[in-house]
Amino acid sequence: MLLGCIGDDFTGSSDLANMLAKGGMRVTQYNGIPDTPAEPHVEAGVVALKSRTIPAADAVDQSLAALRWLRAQGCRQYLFKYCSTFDSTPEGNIGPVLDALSEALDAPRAVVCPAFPATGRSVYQGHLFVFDRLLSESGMEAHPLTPMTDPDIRRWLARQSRLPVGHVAYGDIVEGADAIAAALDRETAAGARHIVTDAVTDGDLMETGRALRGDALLSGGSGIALGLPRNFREDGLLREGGQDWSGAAGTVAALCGSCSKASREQIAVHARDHPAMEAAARDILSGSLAAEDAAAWILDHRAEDTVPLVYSSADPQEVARAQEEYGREHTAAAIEAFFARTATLLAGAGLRRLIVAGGETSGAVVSGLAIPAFEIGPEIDPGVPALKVAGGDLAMALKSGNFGAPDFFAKAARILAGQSQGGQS
Ligand SMILES: Nc1ncnc2c1ncn2[C@@H]1O[C@H](COP(=O)(O)OP(=O)(O)OP(=O)(O)O)[C@@H](O)[C@H]1O
Ligand SMILES: O=C(O)[C@@H](O)C(=O)CO
Repeated sequence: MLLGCIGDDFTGSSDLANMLAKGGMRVTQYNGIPDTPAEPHVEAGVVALKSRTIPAADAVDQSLAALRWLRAQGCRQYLFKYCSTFDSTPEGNIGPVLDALSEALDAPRAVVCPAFPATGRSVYQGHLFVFDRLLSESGMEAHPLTPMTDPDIRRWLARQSRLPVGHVAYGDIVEGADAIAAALDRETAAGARHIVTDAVTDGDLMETGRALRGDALLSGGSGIALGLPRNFREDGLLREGGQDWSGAAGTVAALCGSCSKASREQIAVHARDHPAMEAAARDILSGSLAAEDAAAWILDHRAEDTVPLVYSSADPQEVARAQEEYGREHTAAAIEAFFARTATLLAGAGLRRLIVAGGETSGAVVSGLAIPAFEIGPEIDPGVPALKVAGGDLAMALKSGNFGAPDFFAKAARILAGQSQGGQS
């Protein structure tokens, strides 16, 4: 294994796996830390954790354990993947995990770059934008678990980290790899250990990737991985040829626990042509709607060209009301458990394709299904690949809240079946 990655959630890990697979690396996503060695063909291994919103000390322990396994696979470089919207609380996990990984690897520095231009995330003068809005005005300020109220990544990270934070601004980035390398060295010499790097375009990320060739530890959204396959290829380390992947036809379902803007639009678009059932938070929490009901409803609505969708997704006011009444963590845990159990029941009933929206929701579903690893298939939309359970016959898509085109659910169903984008579901 050449590149060892640690992802702080399952959808984000599949986003990174997608980026590396598109770059020509043979990638496997491990859901949790494997207890056996990686298969010899794996060039990039992504260990997916569900650590984004857990207490920082636990996130550090899990990330260090993932690092130990990756080091045992002989990796040359390590990447910590978090969200392209830097999802974390001020006392959150990115800083402590980055501190711990830097110290464990004795890394003189780690870049911090959440930019992912294909999905509108750019970093300019240390500030994170989602398309033309600052992060804190993008809708992320109302996220149910990690409200992002400060767009200055340097300031947000400094609140979480024990180590000094530096910055390489766009003026250096735009000059290309040599200038970026020089600026990183300058910041490192000035004592910075975590260095936020600006990036607006894929070209910026390719150049940054080139400048990071010799760095032991990198961190960011999946965009920071854009230039890495080329480094390994130029060093003659990749076995070219891509990975084998085949889709799965048969029963399909979509589950959405994401309250993000994009998911809400996708639900509305999907409901025009497909059966869609709302699983309201109050019904789940009061016990009046059980996973058994949702699974039965999906199975009742099986039909050709149909992708039944069960969703819990509400606007920020409704989310706030549910959290006030039942508590933030209890609400999230109950809804996630509901989707995990629904997926388990469906899998028992012969489900072949499963589309899940929402990072936390996906983590709960994948854990509930006890899926050890995924093979990576074609891209559905930027940041979302088709996945196949390693050694199994279930095809899945794990969609981050704000990713995907408006017709994502139907499109994903087609691609998971191995069809081209224009075919029927
Ligand atoms: N109606 C609701 N009220 C309160 N919380 C809800 C409601 N519906 C869903 N949730 C919870 O909100 C959280 C949404 O997080 P999740 O990570 O699944 O989606 P997301 O934040 O849109 O995705 P991502 O993390 O990929 O950006 C989950 O814990 C889910 O259980
Ligand atoms: O980076 C992103 O935006 C995604 O891969 C993700 O992590 C959202 O959960």
